[in-house]
Amino acid sequence: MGSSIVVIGNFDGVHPGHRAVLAEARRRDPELPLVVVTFWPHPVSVLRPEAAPLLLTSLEARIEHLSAAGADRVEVIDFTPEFASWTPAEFVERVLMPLAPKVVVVGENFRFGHRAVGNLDTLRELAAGRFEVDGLPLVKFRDEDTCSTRIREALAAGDVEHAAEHLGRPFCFRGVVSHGDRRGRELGFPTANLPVPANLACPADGVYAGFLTRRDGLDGRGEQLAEGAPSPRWPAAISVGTNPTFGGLSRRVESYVLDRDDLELYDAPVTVEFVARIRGQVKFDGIAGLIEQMHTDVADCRRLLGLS
Ligand SMILES: Cc1cc2nc3c(=O)[nH]c(=O)nc-3n(C[C@H](O)[C@H](O)[C@H](O)COP(=O)(O)O)c2cc1C
Ligand SMILES: Nc1ncnc2c1ncn2[C@@H]1O[C@H](COP(=O)(O)OP(=O)(O)O)[C@@H](O)[C@H]1O
Repeated sequence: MGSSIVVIGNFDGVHPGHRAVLAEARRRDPELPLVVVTFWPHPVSVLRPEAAPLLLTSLEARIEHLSAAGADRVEVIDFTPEFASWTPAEFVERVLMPLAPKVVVVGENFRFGHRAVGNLDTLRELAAGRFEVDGLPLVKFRDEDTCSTRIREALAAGDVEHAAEHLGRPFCFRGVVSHGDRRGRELGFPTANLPVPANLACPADGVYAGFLTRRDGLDGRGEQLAEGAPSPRWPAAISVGTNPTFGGLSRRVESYVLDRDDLELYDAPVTVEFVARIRGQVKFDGIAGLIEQMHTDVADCRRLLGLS
């Protein structure tokens, strides 16, 4: 009985461990729709704001990654203090039963309900005769139980290569291109600027090699792409920081697309992919030093991306 397979979790980053849970759930029944129940905002940011983790992706990106990992549907629970006060029984009746699950798949350390009093045994008791419960052993990655924390640590250290190993793909930062100080063009390196929201993880301040992808179906000049054409993805030198040379205050991700000065990217939704770290941020005495360094960065970037 039952008409869905349900998995529950935060799934921040949708890393290989998370993807393994979805794959296992899919194996339990290849025919039934696979429904992912996830929480937004992150429960810790509601219950203990001072300990809130910097999130590896936005909700939109989480849903896309979950779909790519096999989810047929993603149910986003609005994690409010009121929701957090529900008992384990209320959680089962109000969240799970409406999904008519045949099997609910969770990690063996799953906790739920008010003050996290419910565990796998509680879920099995509440499920009795109605649905099955699968508690999966935590997927290990290089002997570590979970890697969301490791990924955050690697990003905070600027080690985007290590973050990519744990994520199973390069770390990506999404945003909408905003207006900056219009200085980039004068320096010879126009940059597409993305503000860094306070709740999102981002690599440490520094300069990186990577790629910029435009995601709105338009090309670099704002023209509609041909039907079925892939989104444009350009090699880029990326600066993360506050532009200390100019005494900037707001932290931004700025991407200079190599060898282009014709792009029109304002207000475009883009994804910045971090492939390799080049160096830390430097406060230069004048713009001549910065420009000279940017030329070196671009050469390093080409080498790191295998373009020279
Ligand atoms: C490859 C690259 C390296 C950069 N390195 C530094 C740096 O070391 N120090 C700094 O203050 N700004 C650095 N920047 C940021 C520039 O200061 C910034 O892009 C420029 O001021 C343009 O800002 P705007 O986009 O607001 O016009 C770098 C930018 C790029 C693209
Ligand atoms: N090679 C390029 N890389 C990134 N943006 C470019 C490039 N060429 C042109 N642009 C455009 O120029 C803008 C950045 O120019 P810039 O002088 O740095 O202005 P701002 O300070 O407003 O970011 C980008 O938002 C984009 O629309």
